[in-house]
Amino acid sequence: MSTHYIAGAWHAGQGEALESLNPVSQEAIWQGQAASAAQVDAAVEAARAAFPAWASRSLDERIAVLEQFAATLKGHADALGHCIGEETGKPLWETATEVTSMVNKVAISIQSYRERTGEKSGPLADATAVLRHKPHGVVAVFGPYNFPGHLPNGHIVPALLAGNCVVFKPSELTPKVAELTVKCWIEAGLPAGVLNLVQGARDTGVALAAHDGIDGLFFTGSSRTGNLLHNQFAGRPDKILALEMGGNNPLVVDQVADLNAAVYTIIQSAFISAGQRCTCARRLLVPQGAWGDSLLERLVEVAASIKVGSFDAQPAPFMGSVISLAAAQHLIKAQQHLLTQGAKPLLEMTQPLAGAALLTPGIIDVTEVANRPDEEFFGPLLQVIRYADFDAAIVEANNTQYGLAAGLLSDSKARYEQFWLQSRAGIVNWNKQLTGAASTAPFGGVGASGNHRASAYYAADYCAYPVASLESDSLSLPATLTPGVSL
Ligand SMILES: NC(=O)C1=CN([C@@H]2O[C@H](COP(=O)(O)OP(=O)(O)OC[C@H]3O[C@@H](n4cnc5c(N)ncnc54)[C@H](O)[C@@H]3O)[C@@H](O)[C@H]2O)C=CC1
Ligand SMILES: O=C(O)CCC(=O)N[C@@H](CCC(=O)O)C(=O)O
Repeated sequence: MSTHYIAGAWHAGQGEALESLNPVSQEAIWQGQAASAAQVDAAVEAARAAFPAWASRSLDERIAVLEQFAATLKGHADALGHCIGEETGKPLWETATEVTSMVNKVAISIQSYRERTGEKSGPLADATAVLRHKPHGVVAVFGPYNFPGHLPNGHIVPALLAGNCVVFKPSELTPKVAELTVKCWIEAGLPAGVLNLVQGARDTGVALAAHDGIDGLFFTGSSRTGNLLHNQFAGRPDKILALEMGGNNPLVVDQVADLNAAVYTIIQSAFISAGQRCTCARRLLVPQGAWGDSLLERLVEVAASIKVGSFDAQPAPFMGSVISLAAAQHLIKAQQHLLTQGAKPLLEMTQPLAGAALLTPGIIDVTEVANRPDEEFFGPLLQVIRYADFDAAIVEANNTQYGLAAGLLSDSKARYEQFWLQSRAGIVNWNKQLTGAASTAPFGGVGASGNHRASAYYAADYCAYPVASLESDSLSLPATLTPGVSL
């Protein structure tokens, strides 16, 4: 099967066998072979060869191709939404929003490119100072499985717009979505070699990341892999590395008037996408005492009624499956481990259908667990921590190596101001769910969540480098020569 798109043609893989499964039915929905190291070489070479022509096209010409891509995506929205659903397990109502985000990314990236990397000039005494931007060259894009369309697209669109050529290695768990996306680019008229697709797992990733022919790597994925890449890029200041990684995100609940609104916001924060968003609330900080008890009681009641099902089930579920049986089993094990360490099950996460990667929402109280692991459990498992006072809640919220998202539900503006000032995260929300960040804002974390190269609206910044020029259309002597020089 021809599954790699290199230099404008589809090729069969020469590496190990690869397949992706519907996580609920376990049916194979895509099969192929990974790209070999030689095919990764060919993809980088193709991108290198295409770069001069693509970079020298005018911005308007590149924009025209991108806008055609957005139109093509719209035309294939149903097929793409279906493909995301069957490959990731996400319900169709949610995959439709992912496709919309992909379409919208084009206009937002154009606006951001103009604003953040546009051209500026100002007069000097005898010259003009001009600021322009240039693309890096060939960049590798690594995608995660949780948003297999939208998140790689968030690197690819601004990278191409700036004039880079791309080698895209999607998650090995979502090759079909990547293939369909690349087909949309081809249909939109992207020239051969400008975007190349190499499918594969770790070995393909290692070969691409270590390739001397790339000028940069844009990564969205786990902190573990991001750290490996950061070590690998140490001592290579010539290559740009943008890392968007996970979090162990706190959501602090203060005593609020509208208990149901708090419960709804917690559910949207913790369980949307079956907990597989990097912005999901992992730790829920709840005040000790009767009000906190009643919040948890209501939360458990509502969470227990959440509909979980296959991506295309009717009526639509709120939560689909997690990405794979292995992921489901890892999450169940993590919950068991916390329970053996003294966590109390408020609502135990279960696997309702043997052999399917469906999980029900889990809520466990880990207040009494000594040495709580500061780990991201990427699924529908919410850990509750009870706090004595607001200062203690903020200390607990910051008690993590990560720093992606932090939220506060509170009727007090003064408390939000304190929370905003003292919390350490790239996203800090007040009375809003932690998930669903806007593409019109920068998106990135501090600590172990990123390397200070925010994506989304600020992706333009890592897709091009600034060139400052002093320019004059004729060469002339200055009115006054410097001392010690005579002509
Ligand atoms: N901050 C952000 O913007 C986001 C972060 N994430 C994070 O992504 C994770 C889930 O995605 P996953 O696909 O599991 O991440 P992952 O780290 O397992 O994989 C990401 C990509 O890296 C590749 N890869 C894996 N090992 C590699 C190696 N040694 N060398 C080179 N490439 C390698 C994979 O094949 C894949 O293409 C979660 O931790 C989540 O928090 C997900 C979405 C957004
Ligand atoms: O990248 C963007 O355009 C905006 C950021 C975004 O879409 N964030 C989503 C995805 C979170 C994840 O990556 O898992 C969100 O905050 O829900």
